[in-house]
Amino acid sequence: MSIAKRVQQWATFARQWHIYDCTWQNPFDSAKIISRHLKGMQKPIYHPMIHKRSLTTQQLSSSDLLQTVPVYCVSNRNMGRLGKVDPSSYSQPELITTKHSSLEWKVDFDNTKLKGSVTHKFNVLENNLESIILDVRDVKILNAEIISSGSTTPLNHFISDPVDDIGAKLTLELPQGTAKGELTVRIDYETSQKASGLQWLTPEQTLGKKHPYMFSQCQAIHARSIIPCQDTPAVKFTYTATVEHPKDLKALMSALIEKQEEGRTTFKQDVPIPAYLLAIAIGDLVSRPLGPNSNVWAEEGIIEECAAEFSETSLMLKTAADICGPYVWKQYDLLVMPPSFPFGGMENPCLTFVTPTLLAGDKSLADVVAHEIAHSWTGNLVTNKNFEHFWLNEGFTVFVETKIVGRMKGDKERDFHMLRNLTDLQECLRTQLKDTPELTKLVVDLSNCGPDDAFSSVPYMKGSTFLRYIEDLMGGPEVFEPFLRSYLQKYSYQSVVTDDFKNALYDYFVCTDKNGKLNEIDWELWLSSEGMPPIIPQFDQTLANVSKQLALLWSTKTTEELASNAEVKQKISTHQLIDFLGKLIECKDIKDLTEQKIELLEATYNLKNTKNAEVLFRVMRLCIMARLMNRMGQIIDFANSNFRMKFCRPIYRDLAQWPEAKPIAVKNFESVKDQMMAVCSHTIEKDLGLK
Ligand SMILES: CC/C=C\C/C=C\C[C@@H](O)/C=C/C=C/C=C\[C@@H](O)CCCC(=O)O
Ligand SMILES: [Zn+2]
Repeated sequence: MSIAKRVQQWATFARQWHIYDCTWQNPFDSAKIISRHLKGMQKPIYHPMIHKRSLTTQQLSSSDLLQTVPVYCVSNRNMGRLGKVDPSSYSQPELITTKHSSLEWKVDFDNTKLKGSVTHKFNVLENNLESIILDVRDVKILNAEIISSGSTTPLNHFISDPVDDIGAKLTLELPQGTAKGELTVRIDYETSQKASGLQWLTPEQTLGKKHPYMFSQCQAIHARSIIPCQDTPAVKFTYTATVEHPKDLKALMSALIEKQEEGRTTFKQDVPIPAYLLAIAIGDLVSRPLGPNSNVWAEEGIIEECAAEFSETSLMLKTAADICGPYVWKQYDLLVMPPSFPFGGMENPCLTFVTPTLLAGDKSLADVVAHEIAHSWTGNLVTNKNFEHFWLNEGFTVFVETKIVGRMKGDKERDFHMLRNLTDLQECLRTQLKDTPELTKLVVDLSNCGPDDAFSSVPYMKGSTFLRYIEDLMGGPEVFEPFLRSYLQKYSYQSVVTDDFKNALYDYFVCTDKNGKLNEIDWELWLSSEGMPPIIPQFDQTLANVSKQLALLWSTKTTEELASNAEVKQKISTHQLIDFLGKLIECKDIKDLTEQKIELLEATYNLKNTKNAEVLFRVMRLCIMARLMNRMGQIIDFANSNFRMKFCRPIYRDLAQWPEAKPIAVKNFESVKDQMMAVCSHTIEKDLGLK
């Protein structure tokens, strides 16, 4: 059969079957790719995002006739789903896995780029693998080659058209007859100035104003903008890195420091990690000790404040190890980030990143550190295989975090922690997720949705509530914690899906479950129903009753009545204040919500000069609810004071619902969006209805 005829046949076949691939640089490759993906496929898969594209003459050099063959291309995410591993990654962990990556980077602050190479040591799982597929986003590939016994073989490579939320696919064509087993590939490349996983700050944007700063945030799928890699948590690898950077600056990574020379630092991470846990930060940083294997890092101007705020870190670490088992990462450091860091904390191994918005002055927000410490087991050792099962990372982590709180502050505080979480979940369902109920399920479908767009408090709060329900059902912490340790041990260094947890639970309890408690768990209900958790466990209500009562008073009484009410003046804790304000925001109808009432609220609870970002955030939302245009300056100042998405997204969403304020919010956003990380500006654009 002629070349042209074969290709034409494939193109027709592909169209009939709705199988499309952006990387049809060469029709023969497409034929091979299709044939591989068709293996074992039962029914055609249809993807609605079809773009029509004509192949260029250059791409079709093998036959003139092919110029007339129209090719429809879409992302190959459906093909990814064929492997049933990860809908957010092009890589094929069922065919090849990364074992170790060796990074060589030059940090170019002038051009805001990382330049250098990555050498991946792969394990090829089947003979005659035709190509290696890696995830990339905006990276420029300069060269790719196989390294074998000291000699190199260049690799033909090409990058597909990018798809908005998952980036592009890098194909490295392997020589014919590539055998299974170890394979080393070096890729020379550089990142783009718009790498979504990096943020570059000018000296003026830092606290010290003298030196630039750069940091990364790879979760969920931004590692691909920093390294061509298998950017899926289904794959775990160790890494080493050599980083060349300005000699006045300190470089830190999610790894142990091996060697520090002038302007050159080497790192080693011996525990296998998924790509989303790769992290780097470079800036004018200093440290203070927090314990025997723990330091806090920050810019000089806030370092003492940070050391005081996070002084309980060592105790939290010890408490977490009592609950979960030995700590394997050797070091636990904290890095207090610039205010543009988009999350409360990120569990980068050996070096948790935390937002400076935790610096409340009274340690009241340090439970985020307990959360990040808990990730050292739940998430970092036992990892969700893809982000559809993100609750296995976050639900377990909140569950352990509340246990740490319980051991350190008592069971009443532990249960109040859970109840506060439920207040926040209620808010999230009412606002952020109101139009996407499918994202309120515990296990979500990410085949047509980027993880950043699916992110919410559901996996955290619903997931931890589910675990607490199971713990209570099975007989409480005495019975459940030994199971938790056995689950963590069993799946350490591995990646899991929900069925792995379910199987582990049944295996562990099957012999002792005389009363058939396991059968009471309605898995379908918990995993696939929408909205609030279907069952709320019996939490101790002592501390929550106070905030509930205050919310009732402030929502139903007039300002005048409240001014003379003794009950509103009772002393409450910072957590009760936060919960009370959160509950007040959730009240449908707040009576007499005026400037006077808000001023009375501020005076009663001394809110005017609060340093606590959680408190200020809620007061700002009340000002928006009260439509106080004269507070707009303060609201915008708060929105610009940090770009932690937990705070700035709801503020922008609220402002978008207030017709007079929306143009002000949009104008402000346009003026500051370049100072935000891509994940933050991208989601706020959607919140404001600009996308
Ligand atoms: C069901 C959701 C599916 C996937 C989402 C996974 C990742 C999304 C991405 O946007 C990254 C999230 C990173 C989170 C890091 C830390 C959080 O624990 C912070 C929580 C919010 C805060 O406190 O600021
Ligand atoms: Zn977390």
